[in-house]
Amino acid sequence: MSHGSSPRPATAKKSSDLKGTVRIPGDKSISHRSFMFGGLASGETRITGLLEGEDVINTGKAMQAMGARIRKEGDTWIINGVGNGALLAPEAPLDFGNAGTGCRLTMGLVGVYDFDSTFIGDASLTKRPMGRVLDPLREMGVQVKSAEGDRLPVTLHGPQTPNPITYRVPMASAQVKSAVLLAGLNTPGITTVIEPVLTRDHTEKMLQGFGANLTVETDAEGVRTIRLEGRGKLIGQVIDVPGDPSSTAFPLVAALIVPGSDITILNVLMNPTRTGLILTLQEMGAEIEVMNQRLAGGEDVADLRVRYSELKGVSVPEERAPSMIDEYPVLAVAAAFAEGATVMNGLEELRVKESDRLSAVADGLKLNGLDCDEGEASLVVRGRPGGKGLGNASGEKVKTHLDHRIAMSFLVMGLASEHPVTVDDATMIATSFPEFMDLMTGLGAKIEQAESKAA
Ligand SMILES: O=C(O)C1=C[C@@H](OP(=O)(O)O)[C@@H](O)[C@H](O)C1
Ligand SMILES: C=C(OP(=O)(O)O)C(=O)O
Repeated sequence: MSHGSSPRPATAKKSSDLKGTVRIPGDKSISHRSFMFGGLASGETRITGLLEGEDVINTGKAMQAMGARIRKEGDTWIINGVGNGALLAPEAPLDFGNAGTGCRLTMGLVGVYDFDSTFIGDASLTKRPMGRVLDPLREMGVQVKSAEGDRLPVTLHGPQTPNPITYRVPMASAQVKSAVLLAGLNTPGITTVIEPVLTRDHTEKMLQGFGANLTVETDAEGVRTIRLEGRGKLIGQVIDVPGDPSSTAFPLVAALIVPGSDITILNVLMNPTRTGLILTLQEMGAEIEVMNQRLAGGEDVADLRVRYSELKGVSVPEERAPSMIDEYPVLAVAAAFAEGATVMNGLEELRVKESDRLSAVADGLKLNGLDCDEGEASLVVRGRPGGKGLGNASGEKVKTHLDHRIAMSFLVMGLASEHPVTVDDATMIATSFPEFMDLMTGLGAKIEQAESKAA
């Protein structure tokens, strides 16, 4: 895995028209859950289209360490699960690398078992707050040992009989919602999660697909009440993972800002809890044609035709943030090429991602000649249509802080900037989108990576 390897800078240069058709690799959120729920369910789960990024592979390894059998035949991952309630005690710490999703969801999944489980990760994950998941687990009766500030390493030990709780999620977080629901799977009675703000709903939909007794009620204000009956049977499923809309964002924004571009992106997940970026870009004037809308495995999927567009700045409604939370860094890049200012609010969650994304984006934009204002939970970007003066002729590198999305966003910026844009490390891209370099250069993007140094 790249966490231990040396950093590898990469440089993106002004490119001419991006052209071609690409298929985006599988959605990361659904891929993590496919390994987890397949590993837990009774019988066989077959997965195609799985994202084979480092984050997801670490989740697969964790499930193997707890008794799941996982193998790959041709393009299909085949999992034989342990059966709900029958995870084995992991003999060694579970290493989630760079992945908040893998780590936090698995804390819920296994933390309520009456044995020790220990969680570790890379330098980025070790800085991220785990209290948001540990607090509800404590209420369920789990004993927690953690580093200062509820950081990793964390060791959990569940009670003999966990308490079913009613938990109101205090921040917009699908990971927290999911961790509580997954803990509920091995808890007698009904576990209830109240979600005031809708976040991605993959856990709810997929658990229902695996046979869990889970209901969702939404009141007039949009507050959702999710009830899960614990200790029910889960049964293996056949899953075809649609393309990741968060990965789609990079070629999509690249095509919008590089003059003359016209690309088609196939098989993109269009679940409405994930499409905030597309809506926002359309409001900015982006020509994005949504084609062949269809249902696949219970999810909306479509192909996108994207053409170079003259963008204008907008104010992004704050309530849209959860449906595009991972896309703000690359939206800021689109905004860098728009006429006028783009105003983004409600960004507090960006500060606790793989890096503090709000300051990483603001610092990177300023380094590359753009005027922007970083607030406590807001960002204002004043664009420069045509990219005149953008980039960094002296080759000074954007600091990516072990964050894949910062690396990919600034490489996209370089494709339409007057001067090149260089990032200090592109290795983390492999956590979520290992195909990024080949896919982008295949469309005509000029991106070069430094050779990796022998270890
Ligand atoms: O549940 C998930 O799969 C995810 C939830 C989001 O995190 P939060 O729950 O911290 O917002 C998102 O940023 C992450 O990439 C994936
Ligand atoms: C925030 C992200 O992932 P995670 O929380 O799983 O590390 C991301 O992929 O942008």
